[in-house]
Amino acid sequence: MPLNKKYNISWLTGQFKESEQEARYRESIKLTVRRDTRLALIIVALIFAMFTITDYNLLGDTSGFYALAAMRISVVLACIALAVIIGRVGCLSSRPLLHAIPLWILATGIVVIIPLRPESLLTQITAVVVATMAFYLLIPNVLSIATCASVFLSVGFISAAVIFVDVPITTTMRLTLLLAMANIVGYCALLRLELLQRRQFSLLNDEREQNARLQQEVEHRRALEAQLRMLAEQDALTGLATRSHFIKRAEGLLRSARHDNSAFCILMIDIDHFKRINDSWGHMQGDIVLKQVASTLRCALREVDVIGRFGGEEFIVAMPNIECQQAISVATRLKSCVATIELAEPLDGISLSVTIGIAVKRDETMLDELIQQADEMLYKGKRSGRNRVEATQ
Ligand SMILES: Nc1nc2c(ncn2[C@@H]2O[C@H](COP(=O)(O)OP(=O)(O)OP(=O)(O)O)[C@@H](O)[C@H]2O)c(=O)[nH]1
Repeated sequence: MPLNKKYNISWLTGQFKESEQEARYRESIKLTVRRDTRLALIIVALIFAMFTITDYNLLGDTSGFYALAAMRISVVLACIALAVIIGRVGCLSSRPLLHAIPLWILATGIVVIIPLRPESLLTQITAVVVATMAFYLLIPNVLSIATCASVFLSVGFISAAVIFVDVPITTTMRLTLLLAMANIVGYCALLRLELLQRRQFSLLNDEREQNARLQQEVEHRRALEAQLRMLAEQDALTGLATRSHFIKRAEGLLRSARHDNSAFCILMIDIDHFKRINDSWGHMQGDIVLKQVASTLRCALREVDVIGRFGGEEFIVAMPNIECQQAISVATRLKSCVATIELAEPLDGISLSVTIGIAVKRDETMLDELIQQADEMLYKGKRSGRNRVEATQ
Protein backbone atom coordinates (compact mmCIF):
# COMPACT_ATOMS: atom_id res chain seq x y z
CA MET A 1 0.00 0.00 0.00
CA PRO A 2 1.37 3.49 -0.82
CA LEU A 3 2.64 5.26 2.30
CA ASN A 4 0.40 8.32 1.73
CA LYS A 5 -2.66 6.11 1.74
CA LYS A 6 -1.44 4.02 4.65
CA TYR A 7 -0.79 7.08 6.79
CA ASN A 8 -3.84 8.96 5.53
CA ILE A 9 -1.93 11.91 4.04
CA SER A 10 -3.60 14.10 1.39
CA TRP A 11 -1.56 14.15 -1.85
CA LEU A 12 -2.87 17.65 -2.61
CA THR A 13 -2.16 19.52 0.63
CA GLY A 14 0.54 17.26 2.06
CA GLN A 15 -1.36 17.20 5.37
CA PHE A 16 -2.87 14.40 7.43
CA LYS A 17 -6.53 14.02 6.60
CA GLU A 18 -7.37 13.51 10.28
CA SER A 19 -7.22 16.83 12.10
CA GLU A 20 -6.12 15.22 15.39
CA GLN A 21 -3.18 13.51 13.73
CA GLU A 22 -2.26 16.75 11.97
CA ALA A 23 -2.41 18.61 15.29
CA ARG A 24 -0.13 16.01 16.88
CA TYR A 25 2.34 16.40 14.02
CA ARG A 26 2.28 20.22 14.33
CA GLU A 27 2.86 19.93 18.07
CA SER A 28 5.89 17.74 17.42
CA ILE A 29 7.48 20.31 15.07
CA LYS A 30 6.56 23.35 17.16
CA LEU A 31 10.09 24.07 18.36
CA THR A 32 11.67 23.64 14.92
CA VAL A 33 9.04 25.87 13.33
CA ARG A 34 9.65 28.51 15.99
CA ARG A 35 13.40 28.49 15.42
CA ASP A 36 13.11 28.45 11.61
CA THR A 37 10.50 31.21 11.55
CA ARG A 38 12.65 33.53 13.66
CA LEU A 39 15.70 32.83 11.54
CA ALA A 40 13.81 33.37 8.29
CA LEU A 41 12.30 36.63 9.56
CA ILE A 42 15.70 38.03 10.49
CA ILE A 43 17.29 36.98 7.17
CA VAL A 44 14.38 38.40 5.16
CA ALA A 45 14.46 41.67 7.14
CA LEU A 46 18.20 42.01 6.47
CA ILE A 47 17.81 41.36 2.73
CA PHE A 48 14.86 43.74 2.52
CA ALA A 49 16.86 46.44 4.34
CA MET A 50 19.90 45.93 2.08
CA PHE A 51 17.86 47.04 -0.94
CA THR A 52 17.86 50.56 0.55
CA ILE A 53 21.37 50.90 -0.96
CA THR A 54 20.12 50.23 -4.50
CA ASP A 55 17.15 52.55 -3.84
CA TYR A 56 19.58 55.34 -2.94
CA ASN A 57 21.73 54.66 -6.00
CA LEU A 58 18.67 54.92 -8.22
CA LEU A 59 16.71 57.70 -6.53
CA GLY A 60 19.37 59.71 -4.70
CA ASP A 61 18.44 62.13 -1.95
CA THR A 62 14.81 62.51 -3.06
CA SER A 63 11.41 62.37 -1.36
CA GLY A 64 10.75 59.17 -3.34
CA PHE A 65 13.78 57.54 -1.69
CA TYR A 66 12.59 58.58 1.77
CA ALA A 67 9.09 57.23 1.15
CA LEU A 68 10.61 53.94 0.01
CA ALA A 69 13.02 53.87 2.94
CA ALA A 70 10.14 54.51 5.37
CA MET A 71 8.24 51.60 3.86
CA ARG A 72 11.32 49.36 4.05
CA ILE A 73 11.94 50.35 7.66
CA SER A 74 8.29 49.54 8.56
CA VAL A 75 8.59 46.09 6.98
CA VAL A 76 11.96 45.42 8.64
CA LEU A 77 10.68 46.61 12.03
CA ALA A 78 7.53 44.50 11.67
CA CYS A 79 9.67 41.43 10.86
CA ILE A 80 12.03 42.05 13.80
CA ALA A 81 9.09 42.69 16.17
CA LEU A 82 7.51 39.42 15.04
CA ALA A 83 10.80 37.55 15.51
CA VAL A 84 11.06 38.93 19.06
CA ILE A 85 7.41 38.09 19.86
CA ILE A 86 7.87 34.55 18.51
CA GLY A 87 11.00 34.18 20.65
CA ARG A 88 9.15 35.31 23.79
CA VAL A 89 5.70 33.73 23.46
CA GLY A 90 6.22 30.94 20.92
CA CYS A 91 4.99 30.67 17.38
CA LEU A 92 1.47 30.29 16.06
CA SER A 93 2.15 27.16 14.05
CA SER A 94 -1.18 25.70 15.19
CA ARG A 95 -2.96 28.71 13.55
CA PRO A 96 -1.43 28.82 10.07
CA LEU A 97 -3.29 32.00 9.02
CA LEU A 98 -1.90 34.03 11.90
CA HIS A 99 1.46 32.32 11.58
CA ALA A 100 1.56 33.62 8.00
CA ILE A 101 1.54 37.29 9.12
CA PRO A 102 5.21 37.71 8.07
CA LEU A 103 4.30 36.45 4.59
CA TRP A 104 1.46 38.97 4.22
CA ILE A 105 3.70 41.82 5.48
CA LEU A 106 6.53 40.92 3.10
CA ALA A 107 4.24 40.39 0.13
CA THR A 108 2.53 43.73 0.74
CA GLY A 109 5.93 45.40 1.21
CA ILE A 110 7.20 44.08 -2.13
CA VAL A 111 3.99 45.01 -3.97
CA VAL A 112 4.04 48.53 -2.48
CA ILE A 113 7.53 49.13 -3.92
CA ILE A 114 6.11 49.25 -7.48
CA PRO A 115 4.06 52.45 -7.10
CA LEU A 116 6.92 53.96 -5.08
CA ARG A 117 9.67 52.96 -7.52
CA PRO A 118 8.08 52.04 -10.87
CA GLU A 119 11.41 52.17 -12.73
CA SER A 120 12.76 49.29 -10.61
CA LEU A 121 10.23 46.83 -12.02
CA LEU A 122 12.85 44.61 -13.65
CA THR A 123 14.90 44.32 -10.44
CA GLN A 124 11.72 43.61 -8.49
CA ILE A 125 10.85 40.67 -10.76
CA THR A 126 13.93 38.82 -9.45
CA ALA A 127 13.02 39.80 -5.90
CA VAL A 128 9.46 38.47 -6.36
CA VAL A 129 10.73 35.12 -7.72
CA VAL A 130 13.17 34.80 -4.80
CA ALA A 131 10.45 35.81 -2.33
CA THR A 132 8.04 33.25 -3.84
CA MET A 133 10.64 30.49 -3.32
CA ALA A 134 11.29 31.75 0.20
CA PHE A 135 7.54 31.73 0.97
CA TYR A 136 7.36 28.09 -0.03
CA LEU A 137 10.64 26.81 1.31
CA LEU A 138 12.20 29.18 3.82
CA ILE A 139 9.42 30.57 6.00
CA PRO A 140 7.69 27.58 7.59
CA ASN A 141 3.97 27.31 7.04
CA VAL A 142 1.41 24.83 5.73
CA LEU A 143 1.27 24.38 1.99
CA SER A 144 -2.16 25.97 1.48
CA ILE A 145 -1.22 29.18 3.33
CA ALA A 146 2.19 29.42 1.66
CA THR A 147 0.41 29.04 -1.69
CA CYS A 148 -2.16 31.74 -0.82
CA ALA A 149 0.56 34.19 0.25
CA SER A 150 2.68 33.48 -2.85
CA VAL A 151 -0.30 33.82 -5.19
CA PHE A 152 -1.24 37.05 -3.39
CA LEU A 153 2.31 38.33 -3.99
CA SER A 154 2.28 37.31 -7.67
CA VAL A 155 -1.19 38.68 -8.42
CA GLY A 156 -0.49 41.86 -6.41
CA PHE A 157 2.82 42.37 -8.20
CA ILE A 158 1.37 41.82 -11.71
CA SER A 159 -1.61 44.09 -10.91
CA ALA A 160 0.71 46.83 -9.56
CA ALA A 161 2.90 46.48 -12.69
CA VAL A 162 -0.13 46.85 -14.97
CA ILE A 163 -1.64 49.74 -12.99
CA PHE A 164 1.45 51.76 -12.06
CA VAL A 165 4.04 50.91 -14.74
CA ASP A 166 1.75 50.35 -17.66
CA VAL A 167 3.68 47.33 -19.01
CA PRO A 168 2.72 46.01 -22.44
CA ILE A 169 0.45 42.99 -22.65
CA THR A 170 3.22 40.66 -23.89
CA THR A 171 5.43 41.57 -20.91
CA THR A 172 2.48 41.04 -18.58
CA MET A 173 1.93 37.59 -20.07
CA ARG A 174 5.62 36.70 -19.75
CA LEU A 175 5.60 37.93 -16.18
CA THR A 176 2.48 35.92 -15.40
CA LEU A 177 4.05 32.79 -16.92
CA LEU A 178 7.29 33.30 -14.97
CA LEU A 179 5.51 33.77 -11.65
CA ALA A 180 3.15 30.87 -12.39
CA MET A 181 6.21 28.66 -12.98
CA ALA A 182 7.84 29.88 -9.78
CA ASN A 183 4.64 29.07 -7.89
CA ILE A 184 4.30 25.61 -9.44
CA VAL A 185 7.93 24.71 -8.66
CA GLY A 186 7.61 26.09 -5.10
CA TYR A 187 4.31 24.28 -4.58
CA CYS A 188 5.70 20.93 -5.81
CA ALA A 189 8.86 21.26 -3.73
CA LEU A 190 6.96 22.11 -0.53
CA LEU A 191 4.35 19.42 -1.22
CA ARG A 192 7.12 16.83 -1.51
CA LEU A 193 8.73 18.10 1.68
CA GLU A 194 5.43 18.07 3.60
CA LEU A 195 4.68 14.52 2.43
CA LEU A 196 8.15 13.28 3.36
CA GLN A 197 8.05 14.90 6.80
CA ARG A 198 4.64 13.48 7.63
CA ARG A 199 5.63 10.02 6.39
CA GLN A 200 8.74 10.19 8.54
CA PHE A 201 6.63 11.27 11.52
CA SER A 202 4.23 8.36 10.98
CA LEU A 203 7.06 5.85 10.58
CA LEU A 204 8.67 7.13 13.76
CA ASN A 205 5.36 6.80 15.60
CA ASP A 206 4.96 3.25 14.30
CA GLU A 207 8.43 2.43 15.51
CA ARG A 208 7.73 3.97 18.92
CA GLU A 209 4.50 1.99 19.25
CA GLN A 210 6.30 -1.20 18.28
CA ASN A 211 9.03 -0.49 20.82
CA ALA A 212 6.43 0.17 23.53
CA ARG A 213 4.67 -3.10 22.66
CA LEU A 214 8.00 -4.92 22.72
CA GLN A 215 8.87 -3.37 26.06
CA GLN A 216 5.50 -4.48 27.45
CA GLU A 217 6.11 -7.98 26.13
CA VAL A 218 9.58 -8.07 27.72
CA GLU A 219 8.15 -6.91 31.06
CA HIS A 220 5.35 -9.46 30.85
CA ARG A 221 7.87 -12.20 30.12
CA ARG A 222 10.09 -11.07 32.97
CA ALA A 223 7.12 -11.17 35.36
CA LEU A 224 6.23 -14.65 34.08
CA GLU A 225 9.81 -15.77 34.47
CA ALA A 226 9.90 -14.47 38.05
CA GLN A 227 6.60 -16.23 38.74
CA LEU A 228 7.90 -19.50 37.25
CA ARG A 229 11.13 -19.19 39.19
CA MET A 230 9.16 -18.64 42.39
CA LEU A 231 6.98 -21.65 41.64
CA ALA A 232 10.06 -23.76 41.01
CA GLU A 233 11.94 -22.52 44.06
CA GLN A 234 9.24 -21.96 46.64
CA ASP A 235 6.81 -24.50 48.01
CA ALA A 236 3.33 -23.07 47.40
CA LEU A 237 1.88 -24.16 50.76
CA THR A 238 4.64 -23.41 53.25
CA GLY A 239 6.77 -20.86 51.39
CA LEU A 240 9.89 -22.94 52.15
CA ALA A 241 12.33 -24.05 49.44
CA THR A 242 11.07 -26.81 47.16
CA ARG A 243 12.95 -30.10 47.26
CA SER A 244 14.92 -29.38 44.06
CA HIS A 245 15.78 -25.84 45.10
CA PHE A 246 16.85 -27.07 48.54
CA ILE A 247 19.18 -29.67 46.94
CA LYS A 248 20.75 -26.94 44.78
CA ARG A 249 21.39 -24.64 47.73
CA ALA A 250 22.52 -27.45 50.05
CA GLU A 251 25.02 -28.65 47.41
CA GLY A 252 26.50 -25.17 47.43
CA LEU A 253 26.80 -25.11 51.22
CA LEU A 254 28.36 -28.58 51.29
CA ARG A 255 30.89 -27.58 48.60
CA SER A 256 31.94 -24.56 50.65
CA ALA A 257 32.14 -26.68 53.81
CA ARG A 258 34.41 -29.16 52.00
CA HIS A 259 36.52 -26.33 50.66
CA ASP A 260 36.87 -24.71 54.12
CA ASN A 261 37.04 -28.07 55.86
CA SER A 262 34.25 -26.87 58.14
CA ALA A 263 31.33 -28.72 59.74
CA PHE A 264 28.02 -29.40 57.96
CA CYS A 265 24.84 -31.20 59.04
CA ILE A 266 21.57 -32.31 57.52
CA LEU A 267 18.42 -32.45 59.65
CA MET A 268 15.38 -34.42 58.54
CA ILE A 269 12.24 -33.40 60.45
CA ASP A 270 8.92 -35.25 60.33
CA ILE A 271 5.65 -34.37 62.11
CA ASP A 272 4.47 -37.24 64.29
CA HIS A 273 1.12 -38.85 63.60
CA PHE A 274 0.22 -36.18 61.11
CA LYS A 275 -2.15 -38.54 59.30
CA ARG A 276 -4.41 -38.47 62.36
CA ILE A 277 -4.90 -34.71 61.98
CA ASN A 278 -5.85 -35.12 58.34
CA ASP A 279 -8.12 -38.03 59.08
CA SER A 280 -9.86 -36.30 62.00
CA TRP A 281 -10.12 -32.67 60.81
CA GLY A 282 -9.56 -32.90 57.08
CA HIS A 283 -6.75 -31.81 54.74
CA MET A 284 -7.51 -28.08 55.12
CA GLN A 285 -6.71 -28.21 58.81
CA GLY A 286 -3.71 -30.42 58.01
CA ASP A 287 -2.44 -27.70 55.68
CA ILE A 288 -2.77 -25.09 58.44
CA VAL A 289 -0.67 -27.26 60.73
CA LEU A 290 1.97 -27.73 58.02
CA LYS A 291 2.20 -23.97 57.48
CA GLN A 292 2.47 -23.28 61.19
CA VAL A 293 5.18 -25.90 61.74
CA ALA A 294 7.10 -24.60 58.70
CA SER A 295 7.09 -21.01 59.92
CA THR A 296 8.03 -22.07 63.47
CA LEU A 297 11.02 -24.03 62.17
CA ARG A 298 12.09 -21.19 59.82
CA CYS A 299 12.00 -18.67 62.68
CA ALA A 300 14.00 -20.90 65.00
CA LEU A 301 16.87 -21.35 62.52
CA ARG A 302 19.77 -19.07 61.57
CA GLU A 303 19.77 -17.00 58.38
CA VAL A 304 22.55 -19.19 56.93
CA ASP A 305 20.57 -22.39 57.40
CA VAL A 306 18.57 -23.60 54.44
CA ILE A 307 15.21 -25.21 55.08
CA GLY A 308 13.03 -26.95 52.52
CA ARG A 309 9.90 -29.05 52.34
CA PHE A 310 11.12 -32.51 51.41
CA GLY A 311 7.66 -33.94 50.82
CA GLY A 312 4.34 -34.36 52.66
CA GLU A 313 4.90 -33.53 56.33
CA GLU A 314 8.68 -33.91 56.10
CA PHE A 315 11.10 -30.97 56.27
CA ILE A 316 14.84 -30.87 55.66
CA VAL A 317 17.49 -28.46 56.93
CA ALA A 318 21.09 -27.89 55.78
CA MET A 319 23.24 -26.33 58.48
CA PRO A 320 26.77 -25.09 57.74
CA ASN A 321 29.46 -24.57 60.39
CA ILE A 322 27.79 -26.68 63.03
CA GLU A 323 29.21 -29.72 64.83
CA CYS A 324 27.19 -32.77 65.79
CA GLN A 325 26.57 -31.76 69.43
CA GLN A 326 25.47 -28.28 68.45
CA ALA A 327 23.18 -29.76 65.79
CA ILE A 328 21.61 -32.02 68.44
CA SER A 329 20.99 -28.92 70.65
CA VAL A 330 19.44 -27.06 67.71
CA ALA A 331 17.24 -30.05 66.86
CA THR A 332 16.14 -30.34 70.51
CA ARG A 333 15.27 -26.62 70.47
CA LEU A 334 13.31 -27.05 67.25
CA LYS A 335 11.41 -29.96 68.82
CA SER A 336 10.53 -27.76 71.83
CA CYS A 337 9.43 -24.90 69.58
CA VAL A 338 7.06 -27.19 67.69
CA ALA A 339 5.73 -28.56 70.98
CA THR A 340 4.78 -25.05 72.08
CA ILE A 341 2.75 -24.29 68.94
CA GLU A 342 -0.75 -23.29 69.97
CA LEU A 343 -3.25 -24.28 67.32
CA ALA A 344 -6.50 -22.43 66.77
CA GLU A 345 -9.92 -24.01 66.83
CA PRO A 346 -10.86 -26.78 66.04
CA LEU A 347 -7.31 -28.02 66.58
CA ASP A 348 -6.85 -26.24 69.92
CA GLY A 349 -5.72 -28.60 72.61
CA ILE A 350 -3.70 -30.76 70.22
CA SER A 351 -0.02 -30.83 70.97
CA LEU A 352 2.33 -31.36 68.07
CA SER A 353 5.62 -33.18 68.09
CA VAL A 354 8.36 -33.89 65.57
CA THR A 355 11.03 -36.53 65.21
CA ILE A 356 14.40 -35.36 63.89
CA GLY A 357 17.20 -37.33 62.26
CA ILE A 358 20.67 -35.78 61.97
CA ALA A 359 23.53 -36.69 59.61
CA VAL A 360 26.96 -35.12 60.04
CA LYS A 361 29.39 -34.55 57.18
CA ARG A 362 32.46 -36.78 57.12
CA ASP A 363 35.37 -36.12 54.78
CA GLU A 364 33.99 -36.94 51.35
CA THR A 365 30.32 -37.59 52.07
CA MET A 366 27.98 -36.65 49.22
CA LEU A 367 24.74 -34.79 49.83
CA ASP A 368 22.46 -37.69 48.87
CA GLU A 369 24.36 -39.97 51.29
CA LEU A 370 23.88 -37.42 54.06
CA ILE A 371 20.17 -37.15 53.26
CA GLN A 372 19.84 -40.91 53.32
CA GLN A 373 21.67 -41.12 56.66
CA ALA A 374 19.47 -38.37 58.15
CA ASP A 375 16.41 -40.25 56.88
CA GLU A 376 17.64 -43.46 58.51
CA MET A 377 18.15 -41.59 61.79
CA LEU A 378 14.63 -40.14 61.45
CA TYR A 379 13.12 -43.61 61.07
CA LYS A 380 15.22 -44.85 63.93
CA GLY A 381 13.62 -42.07 66.02
CA LYS A 382 10.15 -43.01 64.76
CA ARG A 383 10.75 -46.66 65.65
CA SER A 384 12.01 -45.67 69.08
CA GLY A 385 8.72 -43.93 69.93
CA ARG A 386 8.79 -40.54 68.05
CA ASN A 387 9.27 -37.02 69.51
CA ARG A 388 13.02 -37.70 69.53
CA VAL A 389 16.31 -36.57 68.06
CA GLU A 390 18.65 -39.19 66.59
CA ALA A 391 22.08 -38.46 65.12
CA THR A 392 24.69 -40.48 63.24
CA GLN A 393 27.68 -41.43 65.39
N1 LIG B 1 -2.96 -31.75 54.70
C1 LIG B 1 -1.94 -32.25 54.00
N2 LIG B 1 -1.57 -33.52 54.21
C2 LIG B 1 -0.52 -34.03 53.54
C3 LIG B 1 0.19 -33.28 52.60
N3 LIG B 1 1.19 -34.04 52.08
C4 LIG B 1 1.09 -35.25 52.68
N4 LIG B 1 0.06 -35.26 53.56
C5 LIG B 1 -0.40 -36.29 54.41
O1 LIG B 1 0.55 -36.57 55.42
C6 LIG B 1 0.25 -37.84 55.93
C7 LIG B 1 1.52 -38.58 56.20
O2 LIG B 1 1.16 -39.78 56.84
P1 LIG B 1 2.22 -40.80 57.31
O3 LIG B 1 3.33 -40.95 56.29
O4 LIG B 1 1.47 -42.10 57.61
O5 LIG B 1 2.83 -40.23 58.57
P2 LIG B 1 2.25 -39.85 60.00
O6 LIG B 1 0.80 -40.01 60.10
O7 LIG B 1 2.76 -38.51 60.30
O8 LIG B 1 2.94 -40.90 60.90
P3 LIG B 1 4.44 -40.89 61.36
O9 LIG B 1 5.23 -40.10 60.40
O10 LIG B 1 4.83 -42.32 61.33
O11 LIG B 1 4.45 -40.31 62.70
C8 LIG B 1 -0.68 -38.52 54.93
O12 LIG B 1 -1.99 -38.59 55.46
C9 LIG B 1 -0.65 -37.60 53.72
O13 LIG B 1 -1.88 -37.59 53.03
C10 LIG B 1 -0.25 -31.93 52.39
O14 LIG B 1 0.31 -31.19 51.60
N5 LIG B 1 -1.30 -31.48 53.11
